[in-house]
Amino acid sequence: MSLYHEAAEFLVSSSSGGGSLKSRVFKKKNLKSPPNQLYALVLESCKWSPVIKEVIEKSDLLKLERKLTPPLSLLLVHDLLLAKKGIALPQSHGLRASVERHRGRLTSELTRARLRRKAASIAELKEQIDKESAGEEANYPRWVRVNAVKSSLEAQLETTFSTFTRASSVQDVINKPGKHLFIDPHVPNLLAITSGTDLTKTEAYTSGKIILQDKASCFPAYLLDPRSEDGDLIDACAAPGNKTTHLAAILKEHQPEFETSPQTIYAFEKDSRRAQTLEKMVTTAGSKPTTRIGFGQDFLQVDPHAERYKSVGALLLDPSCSGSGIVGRDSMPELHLPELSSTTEKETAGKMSKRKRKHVEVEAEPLNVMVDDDGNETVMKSDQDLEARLEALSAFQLTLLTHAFRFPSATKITYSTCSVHMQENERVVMRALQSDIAKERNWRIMLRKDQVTGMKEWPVRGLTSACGDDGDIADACIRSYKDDGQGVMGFFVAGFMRIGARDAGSGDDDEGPYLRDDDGAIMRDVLGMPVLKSTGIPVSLNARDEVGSEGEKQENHDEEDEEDEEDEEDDNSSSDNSAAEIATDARYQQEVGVLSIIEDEWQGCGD
Ligand SMILES: C[S@@+](CC[C@H](N)C(=O)[O-])C[C@H]1O[C@@H](n2cnc3c(N)ncnc32)[C@H](O)[C@@H]1O
Repeated sequence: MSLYHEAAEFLVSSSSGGGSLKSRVFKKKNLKSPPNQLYALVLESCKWSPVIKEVIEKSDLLKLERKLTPPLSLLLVHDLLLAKKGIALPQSHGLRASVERHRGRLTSELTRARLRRKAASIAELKEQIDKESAGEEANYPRWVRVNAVKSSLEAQLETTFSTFTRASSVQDVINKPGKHLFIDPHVPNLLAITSGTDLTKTEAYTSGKIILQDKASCFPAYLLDPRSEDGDLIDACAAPGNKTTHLAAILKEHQPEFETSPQTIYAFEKDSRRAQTLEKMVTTAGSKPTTRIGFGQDFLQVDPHAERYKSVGALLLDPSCSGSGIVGRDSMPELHLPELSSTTEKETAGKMSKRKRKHVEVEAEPLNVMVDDDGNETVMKSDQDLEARLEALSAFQLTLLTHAFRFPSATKITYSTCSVHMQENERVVMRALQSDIAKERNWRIMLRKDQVTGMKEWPVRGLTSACGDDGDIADACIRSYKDDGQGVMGFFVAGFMRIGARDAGSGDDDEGPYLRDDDGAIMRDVLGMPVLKSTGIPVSLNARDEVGSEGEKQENHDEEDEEDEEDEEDDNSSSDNSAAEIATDARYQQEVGVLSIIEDEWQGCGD
């Protein structure tokens, strides 16, 4: 089957709803054409369909070429008139010939269609088309996090964004013509820039100085606020690594002047293929020295009491979820198919049913398909189906969260989803707080007053009704909705704290290397230096470069890494490698920008 026949199937089935085009193309088994090429062809043809429909109808192409169906004609004319390399079929191929022999007529009709739209050139027409077809993504800026491990906001404003005009609000960035930027008032080192700006080819992007990450997706690491006294960190569900690299950047910014024990971020990822992307991202972002990746490692199989994790003071938990908050998940421009005159329509329909049915068969689409953020599709035939799916996700999320509660030295946790369903959010929080392990270890919600400034000030909070009418817990929960005017994706995050807790049974060494007072706060001397448990004296005031060269330290850490990687390989020998195709994970693709072929279209949330 040719590229065009396969594309025609997707084109027609895309208009009948259910699942995103991206997940349908990349999940389809036994495709003959390269998925990237297929996806780009269907998406582009759909975007251009209002114009091409006019061109085909006015040139009478379907009357003159009775073998062509409307979807096939749309795809072929798109490639003839707009693709750089023209129609991707051999010159002698019948389909190609049936369109190419009308090149003159079709080209003149395209010029007329362009002039009717008052576009001076095809490039100008393309701009119009891109804007009209941007769907809900047109209402969002492109969020860019400056990676403090490799650069600074100031440096990026002077280089990558030097030609951007400062806007006074996110709404101005969205609405004003031209290239604008706005420095986010809540999350440090975050910028909103005009959407549609392709940064993927800039030096800053390719070298990891900037990371495309939705604002809401920056909340969990920022809320966790890891500091040197928190010891080691865990990112329990880490790929593709936006939050892991954000944690590393925050650690770098919080690094004290004086010498402290090096901190490690343990980043676990159950899916081995995604773990490889995680590694790439961590490497590009310059966070490799501080990060140890658990390739294919299920967080639930990690023993909280293992020696290696005894200094883990803070955990970030961002598990798989329904992905209902993702922007542009199902966005597919409206399809405009050329129409046949009524007599031709009947004839062609008859022919199609006999001859072409095997090519242009439209797959029966389920009523509604939920594509979660791991790319798994679940058919939803009723509200009960949706409720059952959410309940299953909620139970899995709760298990992960209560597992995180078990780490003996942990005093801070953030839990997040990109879902807007309370079942995956407030309900998980409430159940976690009521769990035996939470009570046993004195975990409580991180109240709004205890949160970092930007999160305290963020206006959109949890649902009181879903928190048993407890206003304080609802206020502690942080939410965002796609349509709340803040220009961010739908998201949820809550923090948990364990202050003043004593961990029965795990000895004195369960809360990191420093002495703590009765409230759990780290004890410091007059200069603010934390006092070490081991010596009873404050840590040394030696500047970092007086203690030994960074090179030496790095080398030691690397050796340790190698040993640990070997251990981890052993740990993971039984890991599950049968994960869904990376390319089918919508959120995942948005996060990493995997589809370089359609980078121009890439408007993902970057989460
Ligand atoms: C929502 S994504 C994480 C996104 C990531 N935090 C980021 O910001 O880039 C969830 C990830 O958790 C992984 N995952 C799911 N269950 C897991 C488990 N039990 N242990 C480790 N990873 C898990 C999934 O494979 C998926 O890659």
